[in-house]
Amino acid sequence: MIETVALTGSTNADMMVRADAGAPEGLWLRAEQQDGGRGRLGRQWLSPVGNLYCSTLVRLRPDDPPAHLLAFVTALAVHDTVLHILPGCGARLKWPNDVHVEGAKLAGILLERRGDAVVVGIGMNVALAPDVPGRSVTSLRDLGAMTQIDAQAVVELLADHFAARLAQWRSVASATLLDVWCAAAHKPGDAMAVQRGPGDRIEGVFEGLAHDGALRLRLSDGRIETISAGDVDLVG
Ligand SMILES: O=C(O)CCCC[C@@H]1SC[C@@H]2NC(=O)N[C@@H]21
Repeated sequence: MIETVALTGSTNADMMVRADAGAPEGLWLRAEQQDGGRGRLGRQWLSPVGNLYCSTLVRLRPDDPPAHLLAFVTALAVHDTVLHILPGCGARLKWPNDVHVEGAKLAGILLERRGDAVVVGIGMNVALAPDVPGRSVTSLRDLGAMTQIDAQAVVELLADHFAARLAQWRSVASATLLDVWCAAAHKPGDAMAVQRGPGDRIEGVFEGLAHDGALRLRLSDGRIETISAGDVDLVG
């Protein structure tokens, strides 16, 4: 079920309230606009009318795979949705869970967990690409999607793709899921810079993922850094 509201602060915050009240897995909430949209690493997510802002809920079961892999599951579902709409657009995943087209960000994902509840929040630029200083940003419309492809149409497709990827997460080995993610992402040997925190930026080349999904970065002296949280810029 997909509920839509005109305006809220953050669909992630709203979904956490629903989760605390016992909402079941599979519920979706979409807002036409957010005035307190939350991004990764404490950033704000600009949320004007026209784009997709939605959250869904996953209830962790005792024998589920590791919950942090839901970041990869969600990225794959968003990637599936984008390719469903624009099959030839060349969308790629960027660690851990951004969706880009030719270096421009198209969608972002924010997971928040409390107990057995994981709130999965997705923002996708459908009709417009907000100005984000220092960032290249694109939208489905910029990439050629027809005007019939509005945020409601996108969330309906996304809910189906997410359900399929969630079932895959529960049924295949984690290594297989990460291989599927890697096939849709930047390639080993790609140059990148990773911002691990304020003033902590390192450069290297992508060396694939560790077994838990952490990023492996080969530095110029040959050492491998394994990074669990950060912001990746593809360089060169
Ligand atoms: O920084 C990122 O890349 C993640 C952005 C996630 C934004 C979405 S919009 C819907 C949901 N509600 C929020 O407040 N954030 C997420």
